[in-house]
Amino acid sequence: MQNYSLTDTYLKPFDAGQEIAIATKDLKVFYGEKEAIHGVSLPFERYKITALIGASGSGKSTFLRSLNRMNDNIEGTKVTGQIMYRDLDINSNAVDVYEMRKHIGMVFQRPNPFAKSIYDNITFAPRRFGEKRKAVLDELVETSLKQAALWDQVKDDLNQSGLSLSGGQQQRLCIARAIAMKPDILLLDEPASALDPISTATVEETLLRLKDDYTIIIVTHNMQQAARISDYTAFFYSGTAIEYDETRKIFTRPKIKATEDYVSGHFG
Ligand SMILES: Nc1ncnc2c1ncn2[C@@H]1O[C@H](COP(=O)(O)OP(=O)(O)OP(=O)(O)O)[C@@H](O)[C@H]1O
Repeated sequence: MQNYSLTDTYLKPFDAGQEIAIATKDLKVFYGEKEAIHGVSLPFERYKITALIGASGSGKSTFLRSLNRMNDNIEGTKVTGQIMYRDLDINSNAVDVYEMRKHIGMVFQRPNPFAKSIYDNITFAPRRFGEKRKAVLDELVETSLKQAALWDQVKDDLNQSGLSLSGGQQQRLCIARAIAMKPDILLLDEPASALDPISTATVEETLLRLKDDYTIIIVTHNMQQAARISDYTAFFYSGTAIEYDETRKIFTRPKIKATEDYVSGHFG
């Protein structure tokens, strides 16, 4: 495989008028001695979908997981630099990570509903954070399932186990569970990679509708998916964000050779 320069980069500058939901500044992630992310500075515009693309091992998931401090759970991992969210550096030790994750939710690659009813999957976290009123919880279940485009299929039996749903429905349940906490930002790590094409299409439609209310950052290996649903794309190469631009530019006239080769299928 050809080696590309890590200094030959293009990161689209944002205008003063664009609202940034979250931004990293010189973010580095270390697994033990190994530096896996080399000082990435990226802003993410509010109410847009940004896709993170790049070959296996380029650091997309590591970067994504850092955004709501999921790497804290991996022993020996150190994250330096800043993650600015509402004028607060959420990478600081002073931040209450559980509170922060109410604002920045995550959906993983494999659908992972709890072995509980659909209703309990969605109300689990809100109840843990103290919400006990049945009417409020009922309303939350209905709106979250509607936003995740699952309500019509499950409304007649909310007591059935989340595990009894199809893979695509389970993933939409996980999205509903994440949005029940009313986060600002939704992080998704290859949410459709374990799904068939029809379920993938419904998840994509769901995400497109959700961006009216949420800022979405999604890791995907699927170039068509990135092109279909994202407004911006960041191309990762060897732990660095090499190019970051509007998706249509990344896919039609990227500025960097490594990006061009990757999106045209010449490497990775
Ligand atoms: N828990 C870990 N411990 C040690 N090294 C890790 C760990 N997780 C990831 N890495 C390393 O960090 C680098 C980036 O990995 P990461 O999983 O973020 O890449 P990726 O682009 O998301 O890959 P993929 O597309 O295969 O999921 C790789 O070299 C990987 O081996």
